[in-house]
Amino acid sequence: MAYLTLALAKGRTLDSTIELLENAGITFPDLQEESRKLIFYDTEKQIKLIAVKAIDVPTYVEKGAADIGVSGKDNILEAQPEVYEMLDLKLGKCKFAVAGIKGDTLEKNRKLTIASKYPTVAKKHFERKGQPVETVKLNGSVELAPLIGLADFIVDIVETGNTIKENGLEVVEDIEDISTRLIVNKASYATKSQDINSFISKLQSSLEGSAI
Ligand SMILES: Nc1ncnc2c1ncn2[C@@H]1O[C@H](COP(=O)(O)OP(=O)(O)OP(=O)(O)O)[C@@H](O)[C@H]1O
Ligand SMILES: O=P(O)(O)OC[C@H]1O[C@H](OP(=O)(O)OP(=O)(O)O)[C@H](O)[C@@H]1O
Repeated sequence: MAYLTLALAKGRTLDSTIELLENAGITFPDLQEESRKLIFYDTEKQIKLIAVKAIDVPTYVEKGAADIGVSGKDNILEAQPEVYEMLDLKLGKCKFAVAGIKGDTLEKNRKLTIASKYPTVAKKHFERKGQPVETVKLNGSVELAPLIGLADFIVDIVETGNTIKENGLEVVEDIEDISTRLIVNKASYATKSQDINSFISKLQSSLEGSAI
């Protein structure tokens, strides 16, 4: 069996994903959070782990640089990659929402400006409601935008709600729930389906085990 390459983000979902893999009998002995290494191996199970930025997981899997990836649904919805979404790992739970300054309402009679790290998600959400919008792409601290007049509202991830609350914002509508998903390169699934299916069933058992 050739090595399967797994793309994993070294961010907030790393620990819980590693725990899921370990419960599935997949371990990367030298993977420590503080390590600057980017490639790790489970030589027994013949899996190579590449440590990437969360936002890039869909790219690595779509381009075939990784056979499998663990990615937040947010980054999948934004990138719209040509991949198979095989499993909901039920980690990193949060939601996409529209938020604005407390008391502001989503006016219909003018073109709103929406700031987001996810402009494609934002555009699609408002287009579905028949309300095209202008978007401003930001890469973080998105909550600032309505406070300084850069945008009317934001589309962003909400987990606990603390960030919007501490900045005088409030959710005006939910968009959709987000969690971490297992995605697979389409060509890899055709050529390595036995190994990939074996990997997926190990994860499924690990998930069912954690559900108990
Ligand atoms: N509060 C949150 N903020 C951002 N992502 C969250 C949050 N809660 C859960 N997630 C999930 O965790 C995934 C990984 O987030 P992570 O923080 O590792 O990277 P990021 O915030 O997307 O980018 P960066 O590396 O710039 O921090 C996200 O894609 C999302 O699915
Ligand atoms: O509902 P909460 O629990 O407050 O979490 C939501 C916040 O977390 C994320 O920010 P992140 O920490 O990734 O920093 P960023 O703003 O630089 O993306 C997201 O962009 C929100 O700002």
